Amino acid sequence: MAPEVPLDVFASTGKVPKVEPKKAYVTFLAGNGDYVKGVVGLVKGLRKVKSAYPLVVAILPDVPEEHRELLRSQGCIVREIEPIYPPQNQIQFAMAYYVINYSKLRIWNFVEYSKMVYLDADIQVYENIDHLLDTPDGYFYAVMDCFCEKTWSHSKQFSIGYCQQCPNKVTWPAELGSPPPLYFNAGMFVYEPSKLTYENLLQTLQVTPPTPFAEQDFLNMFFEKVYKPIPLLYNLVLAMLWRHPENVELEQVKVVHYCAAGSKPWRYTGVEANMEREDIKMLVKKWWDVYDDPSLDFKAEDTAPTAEEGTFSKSSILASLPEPAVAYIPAPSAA
Ligand SMILES: O=c1ccn([C@@H]2O[C@H](COP(=O)(O)OP(=O)(O)O[C@H]3O[C@H](CO)[C@H](O)[C@H](O)[C@H]3O)[C@@H](O)[C@H]2O)c(=O)[nH]1
Ligand SMILES: O[C@H]1[C@H](O)[C@@H](O)[C@H](O)[C@@H](O)[C@H]1O
Ligand SMILES: [Mn+2]
Repeated sequence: MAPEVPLDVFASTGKVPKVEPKKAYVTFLAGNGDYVKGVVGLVKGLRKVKSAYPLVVAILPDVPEEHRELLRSQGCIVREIEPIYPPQNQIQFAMAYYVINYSKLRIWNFVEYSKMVYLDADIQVYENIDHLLDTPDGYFYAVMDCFCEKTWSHSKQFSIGYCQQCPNKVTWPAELGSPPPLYFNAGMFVYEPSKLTYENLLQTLQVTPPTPFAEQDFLNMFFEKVYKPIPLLYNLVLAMLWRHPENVELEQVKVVHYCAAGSKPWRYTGVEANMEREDIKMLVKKWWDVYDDPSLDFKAEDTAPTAEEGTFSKSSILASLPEPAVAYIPAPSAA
C-alpha cells in the first residue's frame, strides 16, 4: 500500500513546502574484478566520517549480481548505466582500461540529485567533506593534477619538465605560446547533474577524438571555463608526496587517491617505485583499517533518512510529491 502523505503539513502556511534538493556522493564501477573492494572501502569510509549523504554506485552491465548485492548490503544505492564509447580512433590511452571511463559521463543524467561529489573507487575519505555539497552552483570543483609521473610521458609538459604544481621551477617556454589551462584530476569532483549538460557532453564527445587520459582530458576541455581549483587536501594524488612534497601537508589531507602505480591498497605488494615509503605504507594500512572494521558495516536499523532509497521518512515522503514551485537558479551553460 502506498504510504499516506500527511497533507496537513501544508496547512499552517498554505504554501508548498520547500523540499531540500537531494545530494549524494557517486562512484563508478566496471567489470567483475577487485575494484568492488574499493567501493566497499569507500562507503565504509563515508560512514566512518558520518557523512549525511548516501553513496550512489554507477555500475556497468558487466558487474556481477553478487557484487551488486554486496554493495546494497553495505548501504550503497546501485544504479546501472549503459557504457559510453568515444569515437573510433587509433589513440593509445595512458592505461588501456581508461576507455571505459567515458561511461562516467552518464552521472550527469542523475538529475534527481541537485549536486554530487564524484569519487573514484580507489579513493578514501578520512574526514567529513559534506560541505563540498554546499558550494555555489555553476562551477566544476576539482583538484589540480600533477604531470610528473611516467603516465604523462606522452605529453609536452612531461618532456620539458613543466608541472602546474610548481610552474616557476621549469617555466613554460614563450615560443610554445601561453601555458596550458589549469588541469584537474578527474578522480574527484563536485558537479551538478543536468539534462542539458548531459546531452551537451554526449554530443560534444561524438565530435571529439579520444586522447590519452580519456574522459579526464575531455572533462578538462569541456569544463575549462567553469573549473575552480580546490585545495589538494580534497584529492591527494599520491605522487604529490615525492614529486611536490613542499605542497603537501599530510595531516591536513581529507581525501586520499590511491592512483600511483602499485598503490591500490587491495593489490598492494610494495614492489613498485616509491611503494616502500613510510607515508605510503601508513596510508595503505589506514585504508585497510577502515575496510576491515566490522563496526562500519551497514546496519539497516540505523538507516539515516537519506541513506537508502525506499526508506520512509518525512523527507523522502515529501520528495515523492510533485515538483514544488521552487525557483532554482540555473547554472550557466558549461559548454
Ligand atoms: O576495472 C576497473 C577499472 C576502473 N574502474 C573504475 O574506474 C575508476 C578509474 O580507474 P583508476 O582509479 O584505476 O584510474 P586512475 O585513478 O589512474 O585514473 C584517473 O584517470 C582516469 C582517466 O580515464 C579517470 O579520469 C579517473 O577518474 C582518474 O582518477 C576506478 O577508480 C573505478 O571507479 C572499475 O570500476 N573497474
Ligand atoms: O589521472 C591520472 C592518474 O590518476 C595517474 O595515476 C596520475 O599520476 C596522473 O597525474 C593522473 O592524471
Ligand atoms: Mn583513481
